[in-house]
Amino acid sequence: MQHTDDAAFRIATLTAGYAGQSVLTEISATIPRGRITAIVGPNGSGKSTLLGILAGTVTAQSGSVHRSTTQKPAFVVQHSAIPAALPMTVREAVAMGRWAHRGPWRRLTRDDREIARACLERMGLTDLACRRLDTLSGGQRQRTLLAQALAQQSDLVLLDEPSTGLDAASRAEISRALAEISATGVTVVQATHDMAEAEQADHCLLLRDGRLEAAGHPKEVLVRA
Ligand SMILES: Nc1ncnc2c1ncn2[C@@H]1O[C@H](COP(=O)(O)OP(=O)(O)OP(=O)(O)O)[C@@H](O)[C@H]1O
Repeated sequence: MQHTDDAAFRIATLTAGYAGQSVLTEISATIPRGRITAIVGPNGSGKSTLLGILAGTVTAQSGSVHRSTTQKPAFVVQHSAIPAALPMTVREAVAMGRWAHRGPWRRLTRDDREIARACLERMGLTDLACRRLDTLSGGQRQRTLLAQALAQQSDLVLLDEPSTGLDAASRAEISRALAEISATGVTVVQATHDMAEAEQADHCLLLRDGRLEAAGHPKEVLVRA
């Protein structure tokens, strides 16, 4: 049965890329369910592309990807990818997480609003709820994106470099939040350049030039990074 599988993903000889050009080459890897996995590697090694495969936004050219999580993944893109002047409040941005369940044109229910409120609180954003995104610090914006992902209540959360550009205090907050999410049984996968963050993960994949160079416990993998 699917939900007894201890792997969230089983990837076998995956080759993938863009417009006929391969970025990932013959990757075989397992991503554990209900744990935190860090994807590390130099710039351009294919971390975001692999996240795209897990999110379903990039398609395999060959090989296979088997996913045992059942819900639409919550994907936290790099916060620098969010337009700075988006005319939206923190509360509205977090409530958008419920669109995965309602669609953007349907009214949110009382339950949706309560879930969004709880996620704001969980990420320490209640006092900032009425602030526009373009008035936030990088750390506050990243917490907002994470709260939006939490509001989706997915069993799979994917994050592209959530700590990049943040100070030590904000990085620690994001790290604590990911540990909390994972403790509730959610599978968390993050691409990261932050070796301290990767060390905290349960599992680690090291990419180099689109190939999987090492996989396993961060202590064993990161010495090769
Ligand atoms: N949408 C795209 N179309 C075409 N090529 C792309 C696209 N996205 C990424 N690439 C290319 O794929 C390769 C791997 O990029 P990817 O973003 O997956 O690496 P990364 O390890 O996440 O890099 P970084 O650490 O710089 O974010 C790069 O050569 C990049 O130029």
